[in-house]
Amino acid sequence: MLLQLGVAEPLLPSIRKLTTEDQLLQFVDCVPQLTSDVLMALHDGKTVDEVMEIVTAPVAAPEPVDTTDYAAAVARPSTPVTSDDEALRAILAESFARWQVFLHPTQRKLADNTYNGPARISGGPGTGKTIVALHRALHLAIDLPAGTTGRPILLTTFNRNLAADLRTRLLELAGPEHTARVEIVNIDSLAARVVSDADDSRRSTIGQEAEIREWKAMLLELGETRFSAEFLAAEWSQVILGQVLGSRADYFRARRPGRGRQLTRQDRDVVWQLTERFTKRLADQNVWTWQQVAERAAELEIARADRATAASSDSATEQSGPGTRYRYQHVIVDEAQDLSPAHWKLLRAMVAPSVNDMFLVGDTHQRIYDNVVSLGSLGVNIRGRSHKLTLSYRTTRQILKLALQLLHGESYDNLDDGTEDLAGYRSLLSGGEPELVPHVTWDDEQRTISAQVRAWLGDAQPGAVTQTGGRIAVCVPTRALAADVLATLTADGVEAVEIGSDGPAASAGANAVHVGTMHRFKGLEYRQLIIAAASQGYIPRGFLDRIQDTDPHRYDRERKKDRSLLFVAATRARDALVITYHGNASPFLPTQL
Ligand SMILES: Nc1ncnc2c1ncn2[C@@H]1O[C@H](COP(=O)(O)OP(=O)(O)OP(=O)(O)O)[C@@H](O)[C@H]1O
Repeated sequence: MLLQLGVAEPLLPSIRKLTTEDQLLQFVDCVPQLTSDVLMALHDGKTVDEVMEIVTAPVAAPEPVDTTDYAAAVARPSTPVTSDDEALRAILAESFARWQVFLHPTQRKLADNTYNGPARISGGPGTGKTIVALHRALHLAIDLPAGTTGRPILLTTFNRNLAADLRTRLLELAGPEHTARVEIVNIDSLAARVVSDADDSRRSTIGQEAEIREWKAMLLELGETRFSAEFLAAEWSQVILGQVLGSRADYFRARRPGRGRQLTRQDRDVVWQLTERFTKRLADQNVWTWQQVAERAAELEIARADRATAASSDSATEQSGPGTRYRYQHVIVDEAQDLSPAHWKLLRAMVAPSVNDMFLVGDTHQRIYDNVVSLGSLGVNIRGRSHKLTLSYRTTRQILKLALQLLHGESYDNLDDGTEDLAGYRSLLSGGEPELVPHVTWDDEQRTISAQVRAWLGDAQPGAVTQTGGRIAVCVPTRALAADVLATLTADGVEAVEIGSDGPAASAGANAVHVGTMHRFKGLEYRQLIIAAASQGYIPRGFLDRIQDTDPHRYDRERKKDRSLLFVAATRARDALVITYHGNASPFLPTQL
């Protein structure tokens, strides 16, 4: 059976000797790829028939193979035979364009499937979710009827630099003609565009920090101490705006999943009045929050969807212009774990419920914002259409093992009232062990960081940078620490740039070292990465200790976010990961690596 599945015959005696998972993992590092894929899929619990269908059949040569016909061999999906770890790593490292041609059969199937409604792909970091989303966009673009104009496919993600990156990669994969059919925009810009298309009001938007400051100022003025600014901001955004509750009566009836602290009817009355006052306060200053923009956009699109539904049952009005049609035919979402309920309402209203309407990829273990959602209750029904990717193409097994330890003891949702885990998550790449380096002071630590970066830069390795990100990066918990590291590296003669909200400066050289706070590392990848100041007091943030007793639910939530931030940071590293700290180590880190 193994031979029929494509396992290389000379390996059979060695395969018979494998009795543990560790042995298997070592073995698959140095065998032909098809043999490795077959063994891993069987180990995953797939049946022989399934392995034949999803692993072997897609790469099987239809005709008998002429082993001297090299031209034909080049045209076939390749099965590189590697003699050692280095060679395998070199293949994966140097040909990052490989994914453009050789999707894993599992990835290919998910990208090209026909789904009878919204579909969701989960999977640990580096399993190719973004790659699958890009192939999905191409697949749907190819399937559009000839002569289609405009941009009927939406590809959206959480932040601006990731949207820019998706655009670059889709162009490489799909070419300008197909890319022209795809709208690529981050979710908040999309919401802002919908609102500015419809409204004349030109309010400016404020971020979360400014919002909390406003709440604090208002509570101080009112002498109100029953609720904290943070509690009210979260209640407003997650419950009132999140569920688009339009009246006090709706709020009285609302479920408040995940909000912890119980609220009596009287409490709710107070909270409602405070949020009304707050909304007015912002309006008077001619500002609003991103959450309000998303909510307004959702309202506008829901009204448009209603017009579209009415128009489709009345063919006379169907001709009456773009405002009576759904905005998109297909919606694809990357980083789905971080979208808010209002975002989902907006997206749901932008596409008619139909075959292949929505395709979502994301990993709830990487959620670093507050948005816990239940997609079913927001009209996005993914039940029966959820699939998981388990093979990491980015991270070595050694890094992956450490990353999984960081999540120990926490549980995660599946975006839909159920739970999710990373069972089966694995990597075929093997490399050095991650390092954990203690220091007494931040100054000492910076010296280590600079020395490590210079050692890496001095390596004679081929200089390829990763496709999304760069070669070397230093990731820190706060902007002040980032400024320190930038100054130290620059003083030591290293070209270093900060990762801003649009990513690293475009003018930076290919070998520039990227420095940024952990939030900026979402979706990026680096060959060598340092996570610095992984100390108690930074990860999790020190102020959490103060709310542990007074607001235990918020404490748990914030701590979980910080844990995910560290997980996201650790899984950006491809070949090498060094974690440094001063004082006491973060409690999320294992005591020994
Ligand atoms: N089939 C493949 N063959 C080779 N490389 C691949 C393949 N699929 C993905 N990759 C590579 O693996 C890396 C991770 O892929 P991608 O960014 O899509 O993962 P992801 O699941 O979205 O990760 P994250 O959740 O951490 O953002 C990328 O460098 C990508 O090019």
